[in-house]
Formats: sequence, C-alpha cells, structure tokens
Amino acid sequence: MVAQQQPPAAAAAAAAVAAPPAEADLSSALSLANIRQTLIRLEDTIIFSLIERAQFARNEPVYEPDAIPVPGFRPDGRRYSLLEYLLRETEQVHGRIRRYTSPDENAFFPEELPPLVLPPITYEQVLASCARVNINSQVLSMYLEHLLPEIAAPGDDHNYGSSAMNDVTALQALSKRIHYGMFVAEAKFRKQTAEYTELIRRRDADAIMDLLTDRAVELKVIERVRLKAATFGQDLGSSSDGSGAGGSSSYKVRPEVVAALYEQWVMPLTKQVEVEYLLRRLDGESS
Ligand SMILES: C=C(O[C@@H]1C=C(C(=O)O)C=C[C@H]1O)C(=O)O
Repeated sequence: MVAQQQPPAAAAAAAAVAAPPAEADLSSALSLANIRQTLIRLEDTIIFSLIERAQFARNEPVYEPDAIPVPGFRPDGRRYSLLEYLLRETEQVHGRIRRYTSPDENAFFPEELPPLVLPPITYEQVLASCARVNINSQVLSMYLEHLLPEIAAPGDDHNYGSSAMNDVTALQALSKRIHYGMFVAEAKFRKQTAEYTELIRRRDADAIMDLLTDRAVELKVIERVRLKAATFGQDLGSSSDGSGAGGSSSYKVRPEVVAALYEQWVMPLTKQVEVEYLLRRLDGESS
C-alpha cells in the first residue's frame, strides 16, 4: 500500500507516525463513524465483484484439485485447483509490494508470503498485535459453499480464467470487509473499556457478542446492500426496447441474494472477528 493510498484507519495511523513527537492522535483512525464509512465503501467493491463473477457459469473445474494442470501441489499430492493456484500466485506478487504489511490486509496464505521488494511502511499500532485474527479459511469455505452457488448459474462455459480472476477479487474484498471487524472491535473496546474488560476476563463470548451487536446498524446495512445490488446490477437491457423503461426488471445478481449473503454470512463473520479479537485483546497484559 502506498502511503497516500492507505484506507482511512491505516492512513490516519501512518499520519500519526509522521506526526510530531506528541502522543499519536488515533482518534480519527478509531472513530466508529469513520470505520463504518469504510465498510460502506467496501459494500460497493463486494457487490461489483459479485456482479462481475455472475457473468460466468459455475465452472466447477476451477475449484477441483487436479482438474487443470497448474504448477503447485497440495500436501496430499494433488495439484492445486485453478482458484487456489491463482489466489496463491496473486498473494505472492501483492506480498512483494508490501500489500500485507498494511493492518487492514490479511492474506489467505500468510505463512507463504515472500520477501518485500519495497521498503516496509511503518504503521502506528492501531490494533493490539496480540489480538490479530485471520479467518480467511472460513471466508474461502463460505464463498465456495454458500456464496458462489447463489450468484453463478450451474453449467460450464469454459471461462475458467475469468471466473477465477473474479473469484479472487471477490474473496479479497470479502476478506477485507470481514477483517475490518478488528478495527470495529478496537474502537468499541476503547469506548467501553471497563465493560469489555470485565467480559473478557470472564471469557464470556456470548456477552461480548451481545454488547458489540448493533441490530439497528445491521438492518441499515442489509437494506443498503439490497438497494445497491438492485441499482448496480439492474440489467437495463431487460425491456423490449432496451431502454430499461417499464417491463419487469432483471438483475445480474438478485438483490435479495446479496442482502441474504450479508445477513447470513458477511456480518456474522465480521462479528466473529470482533469477538475473537476482543477475547485476545488483554493477552499479555497483567490482570
Ligand atoms: C461492524 C459493526 O459491528 C457489528 C457488525 C455489523 C456488520 O457486520 O455490518 C454491524 C453492526 C454490529 O452488529 C458496527 O457496529 O458497525
């Protein structure tokens, strides 16, 4: 990530590093309102990536080990699937240009990241390093088992490369959104430190989940992504004269599918990241 292109939270943190020696001011980086604005922006990226993937059929061979002769083998001796191969190779290239040194980026294969070719950027420690969470294995499983079947029609149109490229874009956007839960959790911890500290000491994950849940915000998210999917994904060529006027609307991705995906998967995984981050938040601190 280049300094001037950093996301708000990371940008504010980097700016804090460049700030004069006074106590780094992270207030904007950890403002819940600023973080929520980033989540809203990520909705656009996610929805457009799903619309792009929906152009192509399910293309099952993309996801089957050994189906396509890519270089690289799993521990069981089978070749990677095309998707796994492309995801790994993408992370190698992006890793070299320090993508995963940014606190808001989390690799699917962090143990495989290569040496940098660019000098690392020093970020102010916005998040507690002892509490970092990576649930990308769950993000990948959710995508393949629940999300992809809802947005890609059954069949094989042989657009394997395009399908895999769009899968990688969607997976990276979903991962970023879900792991932003760490910034949300840190902001909530700093806002209600005593309440969260007591629940963390009690290891009460359910009570932590209750305290961090804001159902009113969730309902706004669900309605907003439904509207965005209906707006971004409406097939204006669906009417007889191609004007999009009148006629029944058709969508590249059904809005209710996107709304359901957020409610059933994206937001629960985000909250799982929040809870797991908070449960580790006090690790290493004297009780
Ligand atoms: C992200 C937040 O935490 C929770 C998760 C939400 C989500 O995934 O969209 C929304 C509200 C909260 O239940 C938040 O409070 O904004």
